[in-house]
Amino acid sequence: MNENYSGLNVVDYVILSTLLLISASIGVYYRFSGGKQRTTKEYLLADRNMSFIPVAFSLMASFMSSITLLGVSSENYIYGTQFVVINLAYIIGTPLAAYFYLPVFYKLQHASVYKYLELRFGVATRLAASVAFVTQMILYIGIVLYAPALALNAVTGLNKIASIIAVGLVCTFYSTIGGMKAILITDVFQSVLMFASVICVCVKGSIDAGGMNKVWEIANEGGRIQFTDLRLDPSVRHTLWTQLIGGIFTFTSLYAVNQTQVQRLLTVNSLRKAQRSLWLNWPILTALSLTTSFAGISMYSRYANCDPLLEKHIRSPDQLLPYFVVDTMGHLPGVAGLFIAGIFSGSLSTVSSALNSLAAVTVQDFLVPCCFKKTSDARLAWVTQLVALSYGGISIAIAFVAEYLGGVLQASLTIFGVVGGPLLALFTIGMFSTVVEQKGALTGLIAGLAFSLWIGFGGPKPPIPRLPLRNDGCAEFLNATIDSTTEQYLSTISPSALPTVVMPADDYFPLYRISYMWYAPLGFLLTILVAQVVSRIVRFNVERRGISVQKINEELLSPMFPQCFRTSQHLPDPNLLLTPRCENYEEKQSHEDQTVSKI
Ligand SMILES: O=C(O)CCCC[C@@H]1SC[C@@H]2NC(=O)N[C@@H]21
Repeated sequence: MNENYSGLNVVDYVILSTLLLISASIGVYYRFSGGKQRTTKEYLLADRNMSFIPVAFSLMASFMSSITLLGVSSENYIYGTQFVVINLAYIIGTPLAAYFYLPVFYKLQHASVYKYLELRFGVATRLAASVAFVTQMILYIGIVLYAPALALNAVTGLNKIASIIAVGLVCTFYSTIGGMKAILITDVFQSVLMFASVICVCVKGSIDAGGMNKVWEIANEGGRIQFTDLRLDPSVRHTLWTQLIGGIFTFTSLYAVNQTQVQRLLTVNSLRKAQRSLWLNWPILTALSLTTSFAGISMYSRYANCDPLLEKHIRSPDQLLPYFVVDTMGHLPGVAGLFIAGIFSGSLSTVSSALNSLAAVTVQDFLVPCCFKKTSDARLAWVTQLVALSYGGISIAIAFVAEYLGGVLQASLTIFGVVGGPLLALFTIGMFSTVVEQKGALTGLIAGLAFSLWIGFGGPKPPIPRLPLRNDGCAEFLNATIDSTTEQYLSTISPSALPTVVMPADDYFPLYRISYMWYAPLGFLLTILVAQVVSRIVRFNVERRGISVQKINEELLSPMFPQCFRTSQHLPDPNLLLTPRCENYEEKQSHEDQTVSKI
């Protein structure tokens, strides 16, 4: 540890306060400009007149948080670069989201994606899916708030409780008062800070190592450079297959059918612009992911012979990035502050987006149907803000109980996979099957969720084999004398948190050995299988009794679902109300103004 580093100083705190102040001010600005957040259309969908560029940034920032910055850098350091291949899956997933799923939601134009499920599979399925989404997002934002607070506290001394409360309160404040417009604009500004903080690490790491080539060379010598592990063994944590196949399911569940992202895509006024946002999201997301991965191997190039985990200077891999910053740049005034601002930005952008989408789902799926059917839109906008505020409080509370996490990256991808796989399956069978009906869909969802929750959170799980770490070069590398301030930070450090094998891998229950990257595909497949089987049984019984089969509105099917697979019985159902086909918001504005309760 840098012996000149004596904790955060005034400049660092000024930089951090500036970030929080600017974010809060953007919220205040949107509170008092435009329509002043008096309608649900403005509050949840930014009046549907956003440009596709901030939406693209926001798509990236909503699911790339401090977890990516801390977790992806340490992933590359500890396990190597195989993880990076997931970004290739994301480019395959982009057209799937843009052309297979998005057109259906775009036609529907409802603030909650789960309205689709009600139209296709009934109210019970809609509610079950909404509950799964709310649970998934609350757990996720708990990690997003807690993880950076823990890592930064251990390394920089930043107060854990203060950072959870500061980030939690500020994003609750600006998302509650400024609505979707404030969230989209702050996301752009916060994305820039996220880039700035990892670029600093890459530049410093490369300069110290003697160039980017040297970083690569050292990482290669340490066995960190690996992109094509072709093993088919499903228990291997990251292979080309887990990253490509698992990555496609993860991306599609997040970007094609997740409320947070679909809601963003509805803030532009045409389907074409929404598709453009999705395409632009990919290079932004990949650039941040690759830069963060390179930051990971840059750190490795510094500690290849003297690892701070082995030396017990830090106790978890997620602390590597802040440790590197403090160690190499801690003496430069403001650098730690700028870095923490980048990490906080990752949390602010994700939590604010999540709060708004949770409010949308809660109001549209639960409160409107039960208690606010006849409420005016202005009042509903007010209720939605109260709900967003409440979720802010809940997320801060969850952050305090998110003690047991494991690696933050794997923890959040596990949550995404376990809930996202079955939810993606539900939308997929809705849009690409004319066979599945209500009972089958609901049973499939419950079975898929139960199965993936079981394999995802059941245990014991075998320890994860990691690449070798070395500390034989510490004598010449580190000053063994730790000054008193540093000692204060290290006093809580326990023995290495890295896993040790407690029993042979084969002795673990086979399903618990499966790589977490397979949870989404497995949950997806099981949901579809159960839904198909149950629906066919139901259908058989119904037809046997001479009752006609329920018809499906063609507008609920994906435009990419080939006509030849649509059976002739499934003709448009005039009883199901959908907004008219429209590419342009203006064309349908008058219609929507009359259907206040739909958004
Ligand atoms: O950052 C988060 O809040 C959650 C983790 C998201 C990880 C995904 S994996 C593909 C993409 N590339 C990254 O580097 N991170 C995201």
